Amino acid sequence: MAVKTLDDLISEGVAGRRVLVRADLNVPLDGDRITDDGRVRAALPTIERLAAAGARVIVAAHLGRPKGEPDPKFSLAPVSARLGELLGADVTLAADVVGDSAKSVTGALADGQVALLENVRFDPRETSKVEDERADLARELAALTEDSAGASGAGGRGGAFVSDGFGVVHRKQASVFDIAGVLPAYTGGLVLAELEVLRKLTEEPARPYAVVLGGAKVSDKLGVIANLLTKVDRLLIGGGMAYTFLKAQGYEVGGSLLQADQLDQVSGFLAEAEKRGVELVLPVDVLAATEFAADAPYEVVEATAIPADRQGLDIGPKTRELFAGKLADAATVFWNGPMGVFEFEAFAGGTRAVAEAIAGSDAFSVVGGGDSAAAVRQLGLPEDGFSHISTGGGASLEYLEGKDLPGVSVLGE
Ligand SMILES: Nc1ncnc2c1ncn2[C@@H]1O[C@H](COP(=O)(O)OP(=O)(O)O)[C@@H](O)[C@H]1O
Ligand SMILES: O=C(OP(=O)(O)O)[C@H](O)COP(=O)(O)O
Repeated sequence: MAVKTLDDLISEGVAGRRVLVRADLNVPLDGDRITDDGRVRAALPTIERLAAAGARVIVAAHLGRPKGEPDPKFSLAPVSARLGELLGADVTLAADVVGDSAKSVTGALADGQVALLENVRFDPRETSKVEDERADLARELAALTEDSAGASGAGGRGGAFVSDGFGVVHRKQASVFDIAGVLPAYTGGLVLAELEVLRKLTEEPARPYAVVLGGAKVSDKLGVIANLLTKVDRLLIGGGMAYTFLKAQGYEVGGSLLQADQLDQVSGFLAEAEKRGVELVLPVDVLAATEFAADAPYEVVEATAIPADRQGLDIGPKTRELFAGKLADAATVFWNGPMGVFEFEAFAGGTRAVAEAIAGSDAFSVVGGGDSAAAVRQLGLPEDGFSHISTGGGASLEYLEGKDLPGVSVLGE
């Protein structure tokens, strides 16, 4: 199947058509304040091109992981406001995903206008494992693109779907995957650009090739390690990811993040790394805090001696040096996941040290992930220190692993 792109859609003509764009607008928030708008900015070019060509643009996106029902904490209201500011145009936020509000807001769009649906994950069908349930939601989303005469997408002048949410293409979800079976589907510019850069990491990467993993989505991302061990020379593990490794080695990790059900799997990774001669580098010291708080008292302790009443919130000074040394002469680096709770100044040092080491190396370097990219910008690090800053963490990792990305393969990419 030939892959159709946003360029093809624009050439077909979009004036007056309702086009559904799946974007990844999952930005970090402090209350209702966006702390990094990188993903909103990354979504702009596609939305702007469609609007300029006269499309009636309907944006679908998620925020966080609500439990399949409306939850004001996860409303896209701050994102809608920021999107409007950056576009220099009003962006109406529907109060629901496919309900009365979505129908009326999208029905009222004029050519060149943009509307945002409320968090798609407020509808439990978005993330359902039951295909029929997802397909139901996909059909209802597609119906929002029909014109008043009821024209469907199939005739070419009806609705269309543009997949541009790179950070979420690894999810088999209704607005990412199933929708492409219902509407004529096109690959957006962001997804194309991200894949092009990541392809370079899979085609004979220059060596030594180092991958740095951290962050908090531990169970999601542990899954990629088995495969990465067949591809990389060095695997550096920090952030919330490290404690499951330390525990698997038999050490106490106190109240640190822990994936207790994956200890056997992680022990297997340790053995496999040794067998393959991959350097698997773990923290040797951590900042152990009394609680998860910005002003929590903490002390530097050996990673093998975390007190039971403490939790590791950052890698320690010896680890920062160790990791920097492993990155200094790397020729290719991929980094996903902060080394600590960088949102709290006291625990941002490990993330800063790793970012500086990568930026200071001559490696072809890619940093991926909503929070990792946010950290690079928030810590005031020069963005040009990296070859590429990707909007997707899990999506990039699964691509590097060689895994099928449902939101990409469904487009024929
Ligand atoms: N030791 C730790 N304990 C708890 N949370 C951590 C720790 N280290 C990093 N984090 C958290 O991980 C989050 C980012 O994780 P993740 O979503 O996996 O990364 P990304 O969005 O870059 O893919 C950040 O909010 C950070 O505070
Ligand atoms: O933030 C995201 O992924 P990332 O943290 O791996 O970069 C995406 O928006 C996907 O979100 P999800 O991991 O809740 O499906």
